[in-house]
Amino acid sequence: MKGSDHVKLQLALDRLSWTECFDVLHKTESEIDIIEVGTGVIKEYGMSIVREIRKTFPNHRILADMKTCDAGGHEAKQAFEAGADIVTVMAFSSSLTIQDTLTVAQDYSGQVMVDLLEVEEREQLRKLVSLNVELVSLHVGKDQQKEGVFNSSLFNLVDGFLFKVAVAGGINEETIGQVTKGEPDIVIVGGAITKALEPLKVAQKIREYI
Ligand SMILES: O=C(CO)[C@H](O)[C@H](O)COP(=O)(O)O
Repeated sequence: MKGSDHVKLQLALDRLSWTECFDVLHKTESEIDIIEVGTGVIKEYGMSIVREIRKTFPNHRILADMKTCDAGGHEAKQAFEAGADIVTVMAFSSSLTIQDTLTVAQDYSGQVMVDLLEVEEREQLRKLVSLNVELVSLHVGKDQQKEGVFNSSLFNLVDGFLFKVAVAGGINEETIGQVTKGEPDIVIVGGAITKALEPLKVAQKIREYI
């Protein structure tokens, strides 16, 4: 795991079996700062896989991509109890859900990443400011990626706000150059690494840019 003063590389484990998750983590752990246990993986294996990743990779930060949109406190507690350091909650959730998630995160000295999937109005970001949200993710969803992956114009949404910003959505070796122009704090990469024949080489190449 790298130090704390650089852009973080978050590896998203999505659409993988239990064994495939651990295989790719063992291959790439030296290049990865944050391990994301993807929503689909969580739906398949629950908190057991978060616990096992915590045990196997004690020095990495773990994000549980809960994509919570209700019962914020309860779901955050589940993930933090299992060993996650960061949980995700959807920006379109009610303020109460986001607030409860933040409160539980504080109890566990954890962090909350608010997922901006499908958010287009800056007004919604002002709501997040009023809730003292610190970390958001600009995210082009899997389905939406059929029409286009992450591009730098998405940074306009958060321009002028003081959030820490993560970026996600089909980022790969070709697009990483323009993604870093927006100076994100966290770059999230899934399929480009996990589905590569040589995941370590791809992770290293992406790391060179960030
Ligand atoms: O949250 C996600 C999907 O909802 C993924 O983690 C994110 O999109 C990164 O994966 P990929 O690089 O394969 O798009």
